Amino acid sequence: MAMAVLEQSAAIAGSLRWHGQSELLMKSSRTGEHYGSRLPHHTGGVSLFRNGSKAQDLTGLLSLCRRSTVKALAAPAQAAPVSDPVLQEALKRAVAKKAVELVKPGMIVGLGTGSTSSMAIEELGKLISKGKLKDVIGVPTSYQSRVLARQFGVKTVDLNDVNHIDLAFDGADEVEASMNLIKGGGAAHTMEKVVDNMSGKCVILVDQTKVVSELGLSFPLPVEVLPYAISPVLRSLVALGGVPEIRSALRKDGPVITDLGNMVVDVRFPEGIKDPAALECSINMIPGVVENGLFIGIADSVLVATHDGEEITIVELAEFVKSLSTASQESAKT
Ligand SMILES: O=C(CO)[C@H](O)[C@H](O)COP(=O)(O)O
Repeated sequence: MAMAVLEQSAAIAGSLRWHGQSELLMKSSRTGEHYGSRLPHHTGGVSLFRNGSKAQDLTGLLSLCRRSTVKALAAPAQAAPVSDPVLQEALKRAVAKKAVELVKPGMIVGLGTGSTSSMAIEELGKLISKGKLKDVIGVPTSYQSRVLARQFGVKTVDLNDVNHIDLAFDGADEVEASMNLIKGGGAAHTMEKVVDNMSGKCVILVDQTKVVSELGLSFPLPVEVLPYAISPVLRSLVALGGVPEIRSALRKDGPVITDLGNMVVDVRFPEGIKDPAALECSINMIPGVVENGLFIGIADSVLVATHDGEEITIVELAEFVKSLSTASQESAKT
């Protein structure tokens, strides 16, 4: 156990550097400089792990927290990446247009965050301004979606002013075959999870690059953390087998601060996330964690924008996964 912990500590060297046993540094994405705070010796990372007891506690939690969840489907073959940003934008636009077809007059609609959701908010605004949709009210999941809704003429209310949400549309960073997701690339996953979870129907909008065979192999898991508790939370994330990195702002020195005033830690799981439901629960049990970006059993539908050359089509995830496995079987035969 001690060896494993030391290896983990070594693995986080770089973006999150442990100096000896007690110094925690962050790296600025803008300047590449390291900065941060010295942890008192008694709270240094190693003391938490030295006898492995904390790690064992957390492992125990994993089994306690296991809940009934969507069973993992057979892993699909991976979709080809879309390297052309213009094509990727066209895919996002196409799936956004498709999503707003689901909105009916009088609906209360959850407005996700991110570039795909932004396009959907814009498309929703177009339908409203053309008079094709009446009495639609949006519930934003971030400052971004609130501002865009106002800009495109979608009326909004606060979450606490509604007792239900009919439909929510949202993007995702990774989607696997059983519709479990990683979200939080835009640091809005806490509010998104509340809104998506309470909606009668949660529709996730992705382009084909987001569909993966296993969560966490390429996209780190975002975790929103109370700034007060950042050091103990980092140590607990390491104990869970993660490689955490505090997210730095791009056009501001220092960490990203979420719309709720917290920090975001991106956690890599080098072997992937084998049991997303258990991990979601274990991470949320760490005191100081506000919410993590694993969305388990929340999506009711995932619309995938895919392309064959210039032609773009929107299909349900199950159909897309099936087409991937058929394609991979055929290429295996040849
Ligand atoms: O979870 C999110 C924001 O917190 C986004 O939905 C996710 O990052 C996908 O974004 P995009 O549509 O820009 O690819």
